This record gives sequence, structure tokens and C-alpha cells, in this order.
Amino acid sequence: MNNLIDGKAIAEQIRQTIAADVSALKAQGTTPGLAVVLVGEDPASRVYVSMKEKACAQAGIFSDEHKLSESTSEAELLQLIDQLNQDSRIDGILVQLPLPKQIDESKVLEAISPKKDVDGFHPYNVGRLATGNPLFRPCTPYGVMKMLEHTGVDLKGKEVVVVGRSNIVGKPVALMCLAEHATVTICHSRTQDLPGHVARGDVVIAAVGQPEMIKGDWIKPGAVVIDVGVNRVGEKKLVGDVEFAAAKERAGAITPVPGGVGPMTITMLLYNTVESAKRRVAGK
Ligand SMILES: Nc1nc2c(c(=O)[nH]1)N[C@@H](CN(C=O)c1ccc(C(=O)N[C@@H](CCC(=O)O)C(=O)O)cc1)CN2
Repeated sequence: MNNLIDGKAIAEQIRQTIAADVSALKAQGTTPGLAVVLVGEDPASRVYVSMKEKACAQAGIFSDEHKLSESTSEAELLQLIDQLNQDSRIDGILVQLPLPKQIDESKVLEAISPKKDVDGFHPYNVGRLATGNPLFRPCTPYGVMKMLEHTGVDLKGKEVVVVGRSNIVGKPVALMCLAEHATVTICHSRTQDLPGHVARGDVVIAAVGQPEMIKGDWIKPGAVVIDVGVNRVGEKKLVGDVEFAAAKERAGAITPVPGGVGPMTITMLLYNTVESAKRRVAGK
């Protein structure tokens, strides 16, 4: 049964539109610019940042890379952000998370101009999303919504069960599903009867960061399963938060890991950067 949702293919389709938008902006004399800031040596973060740089190059977006040492102080990072906020070549600023422990993440995210906050993590953008008037939507949840749209899933009146309540994925994806008129349940580590909640989901969105924690036999037959987890098991293997092989037998449609939500995250970052550049051109 081919019930796989191919994130790579959907991402590629959207990236072609983005590249066309970039060409049109360049023809008007504007090159979209993204500043990518990495602090420290976290191996996964280094991989994600180099993927972002490569994706920018392929789309024709100017990427301004800042790789800072593990011992960078909060004041130094805030000073760089201030400089990037004022740099007219830069439409988007991305600070790769997590940050080293001497740096207060909230202070850093709040220092980014909301107009350049292509990650959508600034409280201003969180508030705009919560009040139904988004400026920038966080990339992973936005990617999840685009995948559902491309798969033809209409969320109106559906039971959506989100497992995970992070600021990066769980909470924003729940708000986005609510905006599409779904009935949304957010589950977390203290939820009682998690299997019972998951079993009610017409759509299950897993974002807990625990390898294969959501068992295949919890899934309602025919449900759509979106697995946001990217968990490294052993040296090379990547698995999601859902027990994939068993869940695939019951799901109507399911995302793989890798090749599911992951490629959409970077695609939506490019998308947000280009939207920001369009606003710059329009003087907004
Ligand atoms: N400032 C941010 N930091 C982090 C974010 C974010 O959106 N903004 N999200 C994650 C990591 N992340 C992007 O930064 C990210 C995670 C996964 C992928 C991806 O394409 N995964 C592939 C597998 C890649 C691999 O081999 O490791 C897949 O799932 O197919 C892209 C981006 C935390 N930090």
C-alpha cells in the first residue's frame, strides 16, 4: 500500500516556486538575504545550518553566515543581532537552536526584529499567530500544514491530536490546525491515557522527540499521521516519534523519517525569507 506522504517531493515542488519568485525579485533589483547564525559545535545543528546554506544557494538567496564559538557571550550575540537588524541586505535572521547554556534563548529571540523573524519565534509573531493574523509562521509547523494541504486533507471539523507542547512545533501547529477549524487536543508527558487520545485522532501530529514512542496499534484506521520527530538511534539510523512500520499498516497516509517533515522545515524558511523580501520591496 503506498500511503506515504513524500516530504521531499512536496518540498521540491514548493522550492521551484520559491526559485521563480527569487528570479522575479532579482529582475526588480532585489536579492533576498538570510543571515544564519550558529553558536557552538553541536553536530546536528552544524548539519542543519549547512543544509540551510546549500538550500539558499540553490534558490538564489544570499546567505550571510555567522559561525560563532561555543564560548560566545550573550552580549556578543545580541550585538550581532542588532547589526543584522539594521543591515538592509538581510530580510531574515535565523539563530540556530539550541544555544549554549550561558545564553538566554528568550532574550536572543526577542532581540530579532519581528519583521526579520523568519523562524516566527519572536513573541510578537507568536501573538500574531495566536490571534489569527500571522506575519511569520514557524517553519516546521508551517511545513506540516503545507504537507496536509498538498495531500488534500481538509481539517475542518476533524479531530487533530498533537503529541508534544514545544514552542517550536507542538503549540504553533495546534494553533494552525485550530485556524483551519479542526478540534485540537494537545497531549504531553503528563497526559493520562495517551493511547486513548491518539486513537481518537483523524490526524495525529507527533512532536515529542522520543524514538517510536507512539505505537502503531494506537492509530485509528485511516488516520493521517505526521511524524515530526528526528531521533538518531545508534551511529547512523534516524527514526521518528511514531512506530512507523506498524502505524503504516493502519494509517490512511503517513510521513516517513527521514524524508517527511524534515525537508519541509528548510523549504518554509526559504519561503518566509522570500515573503520578507517581497514586503521590503513593497515598503511594508
Ligand atoms: N532556529 C531554529 N532552530 C531549530 C529549528 C528551527 O526550525 N529553527 N528546527 C530544528 C532543526 N531543523 C532546523 O533547524 C531541522 C531539522 C531536521 C531537518 C531535516 O531535513 N531532517 C531530515 C534528516 C536530516 C539528517 O540526516 O539529519 C529529514 O527528516 O528527512 C531540517 C531542519 C531544531 N533547531
